[in-house]
Amino acid sequence: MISIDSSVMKTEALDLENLPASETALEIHNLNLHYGNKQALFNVSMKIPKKRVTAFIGPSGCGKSTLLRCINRMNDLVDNCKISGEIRLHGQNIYDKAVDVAALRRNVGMVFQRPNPFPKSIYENVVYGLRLQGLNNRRELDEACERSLRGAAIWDEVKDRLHDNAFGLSGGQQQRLVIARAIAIEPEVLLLDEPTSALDPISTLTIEELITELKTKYTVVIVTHNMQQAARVSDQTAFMYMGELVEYADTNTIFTTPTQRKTEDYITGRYG
Ligand SMILES: Nc1ncnc2c1ncn2[C@@H]1O[C@H](COP(=O)(O)OP(=O)(O)OP(=O)(O)O)[C@@H](O)[C@H]1O
Repeated sequence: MISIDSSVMKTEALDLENLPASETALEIHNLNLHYGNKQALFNVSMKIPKKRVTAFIGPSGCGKSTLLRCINRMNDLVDNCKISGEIRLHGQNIYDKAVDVAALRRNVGMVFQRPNPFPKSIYENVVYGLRLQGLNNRRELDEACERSLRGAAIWDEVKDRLHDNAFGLSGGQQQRLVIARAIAIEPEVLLLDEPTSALDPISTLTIEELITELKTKYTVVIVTHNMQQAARVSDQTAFMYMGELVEYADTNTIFTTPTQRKTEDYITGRYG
């Protein structure tokens, strides 16, 4: 079994099946996804609570990233991808025809496995989304830049070099910069797709500490290969296997007393 650091398990377990609407950030309902003829998600239903960290775990190819990408409709960009079912954000199905996908993606930010700063200064990276929204007031941009960099725990490291190119930062710093860019436009939900898999252990720890900070303001959903990481940072964990959601519960339960044999086999390292 994965050991759980009790100091990290701060939040009490929720009744995820009966989560009240006021505590629910996202409700996924009977979600099915096909890439061409291949079905990658089977009838996934779950409620993701507000301002907590939810981890998706499971062996390679089980559909973790696919499920994550459904939450801000990134899969719309994939040819031949067909989706049925619903994902409700504030009770509205994000797959409704009336939904403005660009607005959805502003509200549901995403950070990828490899840091992807733009070839611009640190400052311009952070304020990029705000400029796109038409904000040009220097003082407001300066404030948003500082607030976002502080929120991503990188302000002290970069405050004296804001106008240097972002490519001069280390990988771990770049990833925190990308998180600052994501939070600058004040999303409600942050999707993190294996955000530390390209980073060294120290940078990984820094990002994990940051994730714990981020949940005070945002609903965080993280895909990770690393079970220790899921155990350390998440409040609830969803175990997926071959496109199905096998078990979803608070992290402590998943890692200590899972109810499903497949979950137990995975977390005890029998496969994956
Ligand atoms: N763009 C795509 N076109 C076709 N098939 C895809 C595409 N993206 C993913 N798949 C397939 O869908 C299934 C789920 O993939 P997905 O990337 O969601 O899994 P994962 O659990 O995130 O895997 P990993 O941990 O290896 O990243 C896999 O069989 C994969 O090959």
